[in-house]
Amino acid sequence: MVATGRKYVFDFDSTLTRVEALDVLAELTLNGKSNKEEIIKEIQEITNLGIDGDISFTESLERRIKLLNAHKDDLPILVEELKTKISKSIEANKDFFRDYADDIYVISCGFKEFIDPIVKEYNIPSHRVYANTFKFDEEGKIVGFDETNVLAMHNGKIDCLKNMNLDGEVQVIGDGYSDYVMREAGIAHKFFAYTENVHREKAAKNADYITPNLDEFLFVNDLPRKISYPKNRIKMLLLENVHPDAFKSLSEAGFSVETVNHSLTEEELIEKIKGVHVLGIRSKTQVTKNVLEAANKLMVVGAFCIGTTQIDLDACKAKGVVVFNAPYSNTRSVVELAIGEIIMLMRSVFTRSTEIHQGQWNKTAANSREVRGKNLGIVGYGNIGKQLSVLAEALGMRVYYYDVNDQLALGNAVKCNTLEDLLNISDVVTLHIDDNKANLNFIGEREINQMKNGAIFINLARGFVVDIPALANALKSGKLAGAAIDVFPEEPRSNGEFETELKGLENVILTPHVGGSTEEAQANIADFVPNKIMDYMNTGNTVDAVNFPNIRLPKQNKAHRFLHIHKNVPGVMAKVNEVLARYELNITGQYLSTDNEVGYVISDVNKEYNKDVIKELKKIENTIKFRVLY
Ligand SMILES: NC(=O)c1ccc[n+]([C@@H]2O[C@H](COP(=O)([O-])OP(=O)(O)OC[C@H]3O[C@@H](n4cnc5c(N)ncnc54)[C@H](O)[C@@H]3O)[C@@H](O)[C@H]2O)c1
Ligand SMILES: O=C(O)[C@H](O)COP(=O)(O)O
Repeated sequence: MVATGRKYVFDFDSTLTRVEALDVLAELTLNGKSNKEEIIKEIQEITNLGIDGDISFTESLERRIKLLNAHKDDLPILVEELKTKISKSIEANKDFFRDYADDIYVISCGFKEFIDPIVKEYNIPSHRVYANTFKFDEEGKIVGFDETNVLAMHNGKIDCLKNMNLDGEVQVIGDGYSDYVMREAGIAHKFFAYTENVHREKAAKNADYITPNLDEFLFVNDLPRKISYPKNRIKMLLLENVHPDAFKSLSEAGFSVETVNHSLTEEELIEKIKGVHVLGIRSKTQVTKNVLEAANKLMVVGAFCIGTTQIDLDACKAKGVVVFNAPYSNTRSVVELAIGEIIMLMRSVFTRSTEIHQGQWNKTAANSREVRGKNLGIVGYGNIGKQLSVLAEALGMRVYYYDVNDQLALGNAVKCNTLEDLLNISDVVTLHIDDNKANLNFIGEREINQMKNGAIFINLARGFVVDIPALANALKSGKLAGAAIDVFPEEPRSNGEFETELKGLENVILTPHVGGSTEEAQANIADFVPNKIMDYMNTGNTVDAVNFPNIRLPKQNKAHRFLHIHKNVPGVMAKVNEVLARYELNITGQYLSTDNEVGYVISDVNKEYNKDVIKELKKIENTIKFRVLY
């Protein structure tokens, strides 16, 4: 047992549990009744009126009990149900309730009949639970409550706490205004508005502190806790209209997430990045050295797309910032668009369609060809190129590919040894090379001249890889019969006006970088990237990081985890272990992974430790970042 000289007074409903117990009881007793929903709604409204102090609590209780129509036999079922509805961070910090048991009380306007058995499992004995009690009739029906109990009266918590005569500083933790009144009356010293389950404005507005979970409460009181740094203190900034599922999963996991629906300029981002721990972007936002210099807290950049050249990966690494992307989540979407465009261009569909839009009927087979038996040249035979290869073959196309790296041919695809070979032979050339800056103007006048006369050209990769004036000339001269361009050398940061030399050219499909913009792809990305981010934040794992040594260590239950990122120079690891040994920490698991520039070591240690060890580990020469996880 640890003495702090403080007393902690917890509310029960919507604080220790995620729910209001009488609402749950109503669900049980009204099951099967035709007017169930209406009555539950009415009970909830009455509950809220009572909690916010808008009607007297006695009145709220009387009205709800009448509507409930409950029986003694419903209570054990209610208790079992409530046991599954303990607030997440309360459950995670059960040790706090064990270690500080003598200082913890419950004051609730709920009922001892269901509170006692729940909180007993959290080491709070019945004599430290102050709550109402039911009255039953001879058949066991709940017909009322003990009206003499102060907690059945309006603002009864004030008198209850007064009568308890507690020594030392009294801290009240609860979700409602009826908890705050103890502080207002001057009997409690601090009121923490507990918002993990419900945010009640009236309570929050008056609170000394708003605590979104128990981790935060334990953190501000410097009490032992399950996680060293509460998640709500970790700020995440998601730019560029990242799919809302990402916001949902990250905020439900307890992080503080802000979203912006467009990309930011370097100056704007420099301003906004301060204090941000996790930045989420798509292909537009440039994460430059200057941005990183201003990023005083940054730990992770999540690219909610495939490309990562918009991020200075080396500067991130030097700063210990881990970068994740979504390498496969939108692959299929790009491939489907490519297939669609190949067919549309081969049939001159956009030209015919435009004519009709302009009021002209022009039925003709000229410049309209099947794709079956035609040669498709795929440049860049990576994830997208390969999948396109399979689908195009299924349509009866003959597939040729060219890649700077050795790539296994799928199906009957034929490898070309040079780009020129591929360009010479293809009826359709489609680009799927990566966003490496070395690919600037990869397709220019020379390469276009190497293509067949009347060939079709598609770029769904990156805008800067194609010389646009050369492409425009080739389309105007008829060297190329058509093109589909989804990506441009300069793309606007948000939706609005846009100009390109390709505007108005016949049989040219222009799309605003939407190759990966399908609902499915965006939802997949919003699942994949947040999981990577959370895994790193919660366990230190860097599997699939694009710029960092990859480590995966299983989560330890009875251990503390230290994460140490350092410059990869000789001797750092020895120093880390020397410090751990000097402080007599027993290492239960350790994993080091390095690349040329950085070393990343995760150490699990299994006992309470002297906090000075952290200072020493941070002081080790060549340390880039250090973090304690739990
Ligand atoms: N339009 C969109 O919305 C959209 C969506 C997703 C991906 N993309 C872009 O598509 C491209 C391909 O994506 P991926 O997932 O297939 O990438 P990937 O890394 O799996 O494949 C790229 C392939 O290109 C090859 N390559 C690179 N430079 C080359 C060169 N100069 N000559 C020949 N081969 C070269 C690489 O060796 C690799 O095999 C990327 O640029 C990506 O950013 C665009
Ligand atoms: O790199 C990518 O995945 C694509 O270019 C798509 O980028 P976006 O998410 O910005 O549309």
